[in-house]
Amino acid sequence: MNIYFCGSIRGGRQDVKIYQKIVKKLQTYGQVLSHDDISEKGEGAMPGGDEAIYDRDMEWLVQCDVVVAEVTQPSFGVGYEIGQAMVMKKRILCLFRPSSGKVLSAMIQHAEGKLGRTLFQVRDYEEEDVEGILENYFGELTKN
Ligand SMILES: O=c1[nH]c(=O)n([C@H]2C[C@H](O)[C@@H](COP(=O)(O)O)O2)cc1CO
Repeated sequence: MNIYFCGSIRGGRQDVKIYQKIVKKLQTYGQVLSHDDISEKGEGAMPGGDEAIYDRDMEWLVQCDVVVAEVTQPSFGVGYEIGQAMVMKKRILCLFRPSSGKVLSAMIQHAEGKLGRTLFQVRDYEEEDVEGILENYFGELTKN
């Protein structure tokens, strides 16, 4: 299974430790298509710059079976990737931490009701529960 992971980069890297925890767990379910651990500026040193990043990520989205997005820290890039993945009819799991004090965008929160839970789910979580949430999600997925 190919899993595309989305997490904020230029939107702010304060949750990077949680992203690493999620990616580590996702690697037990398949190949995780994601950028390497990078700074808030993004992959500045990547040959081809931002265009190459865009092309690679869109290709990874096409190739993936599931998209997992950590959406607590708002990010234009993550929102864009989720929108593109919706158009591609990918299965999408969004993970949000209410304890951050943030309020999730209505455009993400309510996509579930529009697309149905098979294709789109938003799960509220606390950091210590994230592995269990992924176990449930991928357990259900492999049953279908
Ligand atoms: O350097 C990068 N590499 C990269 O893969 N991305 C993609 C993957 C992330 O899920 C998303 C983050 O977007 P943003 O940088 O707007 O927070 O965009 C984004 C950047 C920088 O915008």
